[in-house]
Amino acid sequence: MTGRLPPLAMTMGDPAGIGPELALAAWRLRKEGGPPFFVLAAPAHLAAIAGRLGWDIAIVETDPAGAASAFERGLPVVPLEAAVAAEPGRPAAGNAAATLESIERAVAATRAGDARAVVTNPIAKATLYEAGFRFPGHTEYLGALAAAAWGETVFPVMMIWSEALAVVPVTIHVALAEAPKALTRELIVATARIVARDLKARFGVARPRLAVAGLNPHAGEGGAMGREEITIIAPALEILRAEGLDVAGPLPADTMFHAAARARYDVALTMYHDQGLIPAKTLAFDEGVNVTLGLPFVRTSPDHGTAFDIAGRGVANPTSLIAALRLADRLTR
Ligand SMILES: NC(=O)C1=CN([C@@H]2O[C@H](COP(=O)(O)OP(=O)(O)OC[C@H]3O[C@@H](n4cnc5c(N)ncnc54)[C@H](O)[C@@H]3O)[C@@H](O)[C@H]2O)C=CC1
Ligand SMILES: NCC(=O)COP(=O)(O)O
Repeated sequence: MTGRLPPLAMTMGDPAGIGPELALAAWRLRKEGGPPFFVLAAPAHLAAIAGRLGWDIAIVETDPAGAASAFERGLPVVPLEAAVAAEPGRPAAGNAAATLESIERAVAATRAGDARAVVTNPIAKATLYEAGFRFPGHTEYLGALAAAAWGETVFPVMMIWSEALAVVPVTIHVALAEAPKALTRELIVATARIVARDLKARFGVARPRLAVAGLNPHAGEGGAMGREEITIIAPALEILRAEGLDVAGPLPADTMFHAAARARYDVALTMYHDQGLIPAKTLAFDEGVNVTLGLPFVRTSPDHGTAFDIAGRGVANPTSLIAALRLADRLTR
């Protein structure tokens, strides 16, 4: 079945991070059932990383159309036009053009039908900002690329998914002090609609159960510890319930992630990034997958970042990247 489907398009991520060695490691572990993929990267850079680690891996330069047949011979690499000059653990803004080209071409390959889905390796946001990148992260950038390529309005939603827990941060890459200001009834409603739609359409959950966190301690304690639950979150949930969605909340965030609580919902919507990502990464750091909902294509990613502190040593755990490949495979069948 897999042989007849296009491969997955994997991005390079920050070339000074662990992305390149994880791509090599995922290929080495391909016999464990991972789907075929190609990497949009600099072949010489991947060959240098493989050599440094003493991994005997053929780097096969190819175009996306030739990647599936090349996969058994070696790691298929679609060369980038922008130059890459990277030393593991030393991020440089000079590699931003190649990092972004890799993402853009992965989306283009998916749009063209040469790839089934996009699997991204981690980028260092601060390094890209230094080079002038104006999107907070992949999630927002992929939304913009998709809107341009597909010619439709796109509302990208971040979900960190594992068998243990799925969480969606309603506000994403904003400073903690800005999150309450960014939180609106409309944002919660729009996010929940996308989550319910994609859990049904892509994950096959017939009637998704959404649990929505409050913002404040004890979900505001009736207004004594904050009023956003009363003025913003509860009214949003009323709108969603009137549309027939199964929505619980606003729930005190500190008691909604223990095992018995998790059994009562399919996904937790949290009001800010760390409210959801801390439990998600604590429960399943190695298996967690970052999935962007709301796109016209499937995008997955490991849940971790560039890990510059261990890059180039061959000790980075590829499990989350492999989980991202497997989930992209599952969601595109
Ligand atoms: N999807 C993406 O592109 C993401 C990118 N980032 C970026 O990554 C950069 C570094 O972020 P940090 O907060 O330091 O998080 P990080 O996930 O890169 O590292 C946190 C800790 O976990 C360890 N770690 C991470 N992945 C590992 C793996 N596969 N195997 C073994 N150990 C691993 C690291 O060595 C480090 O000690 C930031 O610039 C951030 O923007 C962070 C999260 C996601
Ligand atoms: N903490 C998750 C994260 O920052 C990933 O963001 P993105 O680059 O996938 O948008």
